[in-house]
Amino acid sequence: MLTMMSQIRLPLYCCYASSTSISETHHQVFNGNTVSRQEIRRGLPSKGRMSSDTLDLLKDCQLSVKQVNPRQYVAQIPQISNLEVWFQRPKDIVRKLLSGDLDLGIVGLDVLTEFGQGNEDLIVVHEALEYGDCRLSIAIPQYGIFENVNSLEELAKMPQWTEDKPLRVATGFTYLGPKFMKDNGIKHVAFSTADGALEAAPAMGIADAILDLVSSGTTLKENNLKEIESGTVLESQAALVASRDQ
Ligand SMILES: Nc1ncnc2c1ncn2[C@@H]1O[C@H](COP(=O)(O)OP(=O)(O)OP(=O)(O)O)[C@@H](O)[C@H]1O
Ligand SMILES: O=P(O)(O)OC[C@H]1O[C@H](OP(=O)(O)OP(=O)(O)O)[C@H](O)[C@@H]1O
Repeated sequence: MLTMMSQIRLPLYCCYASSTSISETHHQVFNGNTVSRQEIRRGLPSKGRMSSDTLDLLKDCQLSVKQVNPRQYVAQIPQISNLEVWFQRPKDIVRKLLSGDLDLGIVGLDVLTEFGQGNEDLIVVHEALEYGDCRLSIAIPQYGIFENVNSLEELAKMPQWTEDKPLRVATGFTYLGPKFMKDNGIKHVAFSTADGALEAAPAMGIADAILDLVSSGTTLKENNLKEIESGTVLESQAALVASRDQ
């Protein structure tokens, strides 16, 4: 299980982050050797949906990130000495927290759970930063053999799925998808993966179902897909995560 410190509320986090200097030694492993550094490294999403909301949150905390230009991936927060900001893709923030190359990061709980895989070296300092809300859900077509299927149980009980012809699920969540099916005792499932626009997979005949992020539900609706009862794997929003000092 990831360690949670949910009792820490946002204003406290802002106060902590506003301290003017941080001077502990941090360690990372490089080529088998432990390397020490004095700076605290914070990873922020370099692009995508979370990026501007993350900068807005820091600005609300009176912490303005000084980035010379958008293609430069390192920045400073002038109010805090010894702090480096590194812009990275969310999944890479989690990987670098695990390796100790970052000390703090802001990512969605979905990415944290998928790539952190329950590692205890990841400490959730604040799990509800109140943006980036979405859920990871199974969705199936509204039509055809799925017309009267409205729950995970009904989906699992469909006679169509056999060892030779399993339920085909397209997802980018290749750790959480199989885990969820296994935890729910659902057999005869085969996963395929793609990087985006997964909602097209059932209509293209590539998959029977998808497991993807849903927020407003518009993308599912526009592609004639529906969520099902007990088909939500997790609820997500932006979280502040720390790497356990190694
Ligand atoms: N529809 C959505 N509504 C709200 N938040 C979302 C939505 N889709 C994704 N998110 C959140 O934003 C995060 C980043 O999503 P985004 O699609 O921008 O990723 P990305 O930076 O393009 O990542 P990738 O490396 O997969 O390309 C997700 O991990 C999730 O926490
Ligand atoms: O419920 P909604 O508000 O419609 O949002 C859901 C969509 O948002 C995300 O995709 P994104 O826009 O990041 O594009 P992608 O499919 O190319 O990753 C997600 O993967 C869904 O496709």
